[in-house]
Amino acid sequence: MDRPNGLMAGKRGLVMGVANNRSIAWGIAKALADAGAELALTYQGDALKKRVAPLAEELGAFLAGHCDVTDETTVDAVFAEVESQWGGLDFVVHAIAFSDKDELTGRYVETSRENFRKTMDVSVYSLTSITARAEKLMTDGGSILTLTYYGAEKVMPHYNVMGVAKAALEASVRYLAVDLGKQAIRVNAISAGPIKTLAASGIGDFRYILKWNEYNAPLKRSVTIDEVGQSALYLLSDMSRGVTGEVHHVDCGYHTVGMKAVDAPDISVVKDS
Ligand SMILES: NC(=O)c1ccc[n+]([C@@H]2O[C@H](COP(=O)([O-])OP(=O)(O)OC[C@H]3O[C@@H](n4cnc5c(N)ncnc54)[C@H](O)[C@@H]3O)[C@@H](O)[C@H]2O)c1
Repeated sequence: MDRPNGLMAGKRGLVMGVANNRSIAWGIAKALADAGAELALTYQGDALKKRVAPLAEELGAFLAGHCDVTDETTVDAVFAEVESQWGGLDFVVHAIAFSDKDELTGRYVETSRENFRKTMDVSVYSLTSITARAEKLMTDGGSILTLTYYGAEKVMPHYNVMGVAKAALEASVRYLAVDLGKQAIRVNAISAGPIKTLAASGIGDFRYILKWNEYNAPLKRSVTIDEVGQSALYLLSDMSRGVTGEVHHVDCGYHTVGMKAVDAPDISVVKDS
């Protein structure tokens, strides 16, 4: 594959959260590989391995194994594999979240204890558990990046417990940035605008949310996984070496807007087909 700018030449990193070629993690992995990084990818279970293996091959990446973040033995195995292949690590992408889709609709107040725990475990604690392992391999500094959403800051329809989880994730970014700063390990987040992915399809009325963003974001469109990938490249490379604890919005500017644009049409909920 062509390596146009070599910004990441000599850097090795683990990308966690590719499910298919629509995943945000895939957009990030492509941008990193294009910039000359060596990559390792994880997958969640055999069903996704079938999709992730050819994608890894496309980028010349190796598969670091199955990872279910609720099973710490799988997380340990992935980091052991990375250590045995590379001996060290320069960056990690954490693009992992989960909540029961039955609770990503209707009222937040009806969130069950079980799904609250599961959502927090998979979508929030996993960043801390992965960072703790990455720290040991980042002997020469490093950069860790996670993915969040504006629903952490403002109430979004149906985002519910995932919004609460993303708020906790963004707070984790700040605490981890302080813990790891002395070792020149940086921890940041990209707050991406809505993108149609497997995870997003679980959110109620997602097409409506996407349309609303397209009509009302300053750039009058929604963001792509390739654009998130380019911004991730900045945060994972030495270009951002003075940046940590940051939540960077890559959302076509939607977070700056206070109300519906006067020229945006009034739209009603469009049901997913
Ligand atoms: N799509 C959007 O609109 C959007 C916007 C902002 C932020 N995000 C965030 O981006 C990240 C990536 O999501 P995506 O939209 O690319 O969807 P996706 O479905 O492509 O990726 C989600 C990934 O999470 C992984 N995952 C879920 N539970 C896991 C577990 N227990 N152990 C290990 N991995 C697990 C899945 O295997 C999958 O690879 C998520 O954190 C999501 O919240 C998405």
